[in-house]
Amino acid sequence: MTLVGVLALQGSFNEHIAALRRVGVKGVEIRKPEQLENVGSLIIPGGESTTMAKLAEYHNLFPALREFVKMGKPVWGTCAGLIFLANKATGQKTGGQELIGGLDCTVHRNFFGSQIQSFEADIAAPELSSKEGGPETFRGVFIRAPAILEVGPEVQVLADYHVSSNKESDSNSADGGEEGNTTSEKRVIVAVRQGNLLATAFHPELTADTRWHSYFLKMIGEVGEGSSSSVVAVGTYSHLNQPRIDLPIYQ
Ligand SMILES: NC(=O)CC[C@H](N)C(=O)O
Repeated sequence: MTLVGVLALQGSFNEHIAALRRVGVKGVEIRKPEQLENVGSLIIPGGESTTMAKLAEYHNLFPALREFVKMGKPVWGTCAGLIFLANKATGQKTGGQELIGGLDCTVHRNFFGSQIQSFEADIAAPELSSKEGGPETFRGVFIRAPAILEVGPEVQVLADYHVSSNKESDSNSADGGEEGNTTSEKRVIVAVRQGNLLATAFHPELTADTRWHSYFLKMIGEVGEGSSSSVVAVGTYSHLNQPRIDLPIYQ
């Protein structure tokens, strides 16, 4: 059976392990550098990125995590995990936080604001639905969510989100930057792929829709080093046309 590592320092690692189980794959909790040798791919879950960074530092995980990314092993960062993978992050707490890096993008750590600005939205992701089937949109769960402001030439944008103009002016003032344009239309990026790296600003693991997990498993099959190429997403998506199951999903 294919093993996918799930960084289990803090945050929604149990929910990712449950989602992997739903697509027939075993998630392995990773807390120590040497445990990374047992897996060919890794999910870095959402959580509190500064706390996660401090715990990763305490367990001396950063050198091994950077090596894992550099070796071309598939890594998927969700929310705080996206921040970890970014080469550059803005909106950080005073003193900043250590990043793994590797993803050629600039991410705003709390672009959409604090916990009370958390939201859900139906997001279009043509690449996801063309690869995994199911509806053209997926339900994005954004919790104190980051957003990607800039990407490099190798980064493929998989999904973006239209920001209402007042949100943009808030995020600029939060940045201490110039006043936001209250009239301009703006879209921020919320899902990207760069070779062996996948990053999403939302939490698929908190929904019943396993297509992002299946998409990542296909990536493992395509690029994963030392991972089984027979990884195939299983199951159908007929249940997606059912009434949406209320969150949270802990199965
Ligand atoms: N749901 C999340 O992972 C939120 C992450 C949050 N923006 C942080 O940096 O801590």
